Amino acid sequence: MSLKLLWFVSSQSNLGFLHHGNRSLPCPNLLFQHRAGKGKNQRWKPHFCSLRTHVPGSEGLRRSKVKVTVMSTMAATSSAGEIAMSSEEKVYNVVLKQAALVNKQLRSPRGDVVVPGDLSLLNEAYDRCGEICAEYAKTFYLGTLLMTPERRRAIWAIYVWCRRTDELVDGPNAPHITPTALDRWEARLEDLFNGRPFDMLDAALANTVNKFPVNIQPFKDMIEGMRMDLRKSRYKNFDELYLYCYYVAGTVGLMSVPVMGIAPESLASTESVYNAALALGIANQLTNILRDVGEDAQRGRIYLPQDELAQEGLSDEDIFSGKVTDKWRNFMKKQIKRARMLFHEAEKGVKELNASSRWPCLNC
Ligand SMILES: CC(C)=CCC/C(C)=C/CC/C(C)=C/CC/C(C)=C/[C@@H]1[C@@H](COP(=O)(O)OP(=O)(O)O)[C@]1(C)CC/C=C(\C)CC/C=C(\C)CCC=C(C)C
Repeated sequence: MSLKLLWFVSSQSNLGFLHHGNRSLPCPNLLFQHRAGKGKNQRWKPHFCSLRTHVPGSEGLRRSKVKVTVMSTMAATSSAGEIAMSSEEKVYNVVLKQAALVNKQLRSPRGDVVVPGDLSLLNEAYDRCGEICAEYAKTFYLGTLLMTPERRRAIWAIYVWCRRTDELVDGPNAPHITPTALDRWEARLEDLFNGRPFDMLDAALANTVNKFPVNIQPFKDMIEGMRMDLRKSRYKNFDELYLYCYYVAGTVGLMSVPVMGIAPESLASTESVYNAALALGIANQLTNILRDVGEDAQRGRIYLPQDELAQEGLSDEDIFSGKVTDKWRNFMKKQIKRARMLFHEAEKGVKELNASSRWPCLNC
């Protein structure tokens, strides 16, 4: 995996940029254990736990009892004694559900593929997805050529849906996008999952989700991430940022694994592979955030955890000024360590994938 996290901090005006890479550290939050403030009714508890979790539906397929390391360092307990889940725990629950679903569908596969319209139209739709993919992400596209034709087409269809979703809030029409428009996009997503695609690109994805055990949840969650982007421009702490990163990028990993497939010889649990996929998405998004600090600031957005900025004595004004100071360097070093740690987590999962699917991940 060419995951080198080199960072160059210019001594001039810009805040620096980086490439991603691998270096292992114990866990993202171990680096950042402080929470901004304790709510009146909340008690924060250290939560470095390892759970043994039974995943329903996974019996007899892969190891069903898996050791789950909850990456969150803290869980909140309200005065009523209810445990408030951290974002990492919430997301991990999605991972467990996904993994159980994949295992269930592997045991009882869906019926024959329903081809919407005629076959040549469907082929055309997939080809168009490939073209779009090649246009937006050349290296990644070349990597997909190493996959089996069926898998490659499916990944293209997923890529195109993700790209279109991202364009809604990041593309030329972004200023006109409202929560209602996102609701309509979500309704359209549900339609395609129910075999009623709106256009040819949706038809390719409809065919993909029929062939592979892909669940709608990560797709819906990505749209939720776009909603979050519309209403939020600051993240109080890493917990909030983690959820955002899951929505917009961790979801990509969860969508892709059912298509890429786990190697038949792999002894890893399905959950651990999904966890690695999640880590790759989140690591990529954190890297993008660190790379784009200046660009985001120009749009009035700061995706960095506010409590961690404050701990280094940095304010929004420092970010907007774009000056590289020792405080900034210290802050960035910690953020980079966290991203590296997640890349390291992801790396472990790549070798568990079907052999032909490994290379494209290295180009992510
Ligand atoms: C086989 C394979 C590699 C599949 C993934 C392909 C895929 C479906 C990509 C979709 C990417 C996309 C368009 C997402 C929309 C939201 C978005 C823009 C997220 C950011 C991507 C960075 O893209 P880029 O820098 O080009 O974006 P901008 O120019 O800044 O708009 C993200 C950072 C998310 C990317 C997420 C991944 C690369 C995660 C991929 C994880 C896997 C494929 C799982 C691998 C499995 C294991 C076990 C490790």
